[in-house]
Amino acid sequence: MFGVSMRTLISPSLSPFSLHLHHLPKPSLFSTVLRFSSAINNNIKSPKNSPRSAISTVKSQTTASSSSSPPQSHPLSFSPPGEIHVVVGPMFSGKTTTLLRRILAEKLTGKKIAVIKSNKDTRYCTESIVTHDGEKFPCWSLPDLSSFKERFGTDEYENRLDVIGIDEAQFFGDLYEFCREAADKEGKTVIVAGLDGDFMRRRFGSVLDLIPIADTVTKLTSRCEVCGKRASFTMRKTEEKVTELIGGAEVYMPVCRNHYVCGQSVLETARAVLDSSSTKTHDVVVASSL
Ligand SMILES: Nc1ncnc2c1ncn2[C@@H]1O[C@H](COP(=O)(O)OP(=O)(O)O)[C@@H](O)[C@H]1O
Ligand SMILES: Cc1cn([C@H]2C[C@H](O)[C@@H](COP(=O)(O)O)O2)c(=O)[nH]c1=O
Ligand SMILES: [Zn+2]
Repeated sequence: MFGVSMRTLISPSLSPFSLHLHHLPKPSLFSTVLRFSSAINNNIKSPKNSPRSAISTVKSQTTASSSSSPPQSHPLSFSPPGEIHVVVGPMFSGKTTTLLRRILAEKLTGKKIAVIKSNKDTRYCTESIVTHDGEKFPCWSLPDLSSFKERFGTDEYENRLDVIGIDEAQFFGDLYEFCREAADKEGKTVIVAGLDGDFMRRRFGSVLDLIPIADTVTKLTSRCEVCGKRASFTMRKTEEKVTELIGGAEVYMPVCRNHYVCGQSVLETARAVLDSSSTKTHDVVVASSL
């Protein structure tokens, strides 16, 4: 990764709860529900006959019975909060390298981690995520994310897994649902790396849909292969027009805005010339066959 610039578009901020509650003149349904929920979670001791003591009782009954049967989740209790961190950028901007660094940092703090990549990407190795510099880390290579929990082991997933890394996120159709469920309901930290845009600078898969539900969003840049300036876009060097086309430096290159725009017009002109010359050739062939 070189010349990488990180721009955090959304940074962790104050809890919206504290902001909203501050302005509420009298207890609202929202603040009441919030108090109930935090009482459940914290098992706060309150005076008898208050709503809190009733909730404490519910909690302690649940806890008491948990020695013989699995704990029942209370309808108002929140799961431990998870997080979603999104890392985007053009090809060769260091997305996989960043994902790897963050995953290893989490592992060093004792967290249980797992990395998933799309099985569509068969470039270097199917069993590992591999950076363009050759760094590797073992991963689950899957067709979709919904099958992960079962493959990983439901008990292991629910009770022991802390952090999930997802590489080549643009290829997963169920990305949004998986990340929302994992962070909101299952308390997982999800680190997502993927292309924000394709070679035409169109949104790619559902990576951008994660922004409203993400805690942080980082856009990385590479270096323009033509002029060496900061590169935010990926240019396809070949004629193929399909959105999904697996490849590396033989097919794609990182470019700056200027060279993306120039390159597109150069490519369009070249295609127009090729098209017209093939039409002429075709005309000649037809004419000569008459
Ligand atoms: N053609 C290239 N242009 C730019 N960087 C390249 C190229 N080929 C290899 N690299 C290397 O790729 C590294 C980034 O790799 P990686 O983390 O896999 O990026 P990404 O996942 O964003 O594609 C850069 O630090 C650079 O050393
Ligand atoms: C721009 C673009 C890329 N792809 C493919 C090419 C690669 O296989 C991956 C991106 O890998 P990286 O880790 O970001 O280097 O996506 C594609 O299918 N379509 C595109 O437009
Ligand atoms: Zn350039």
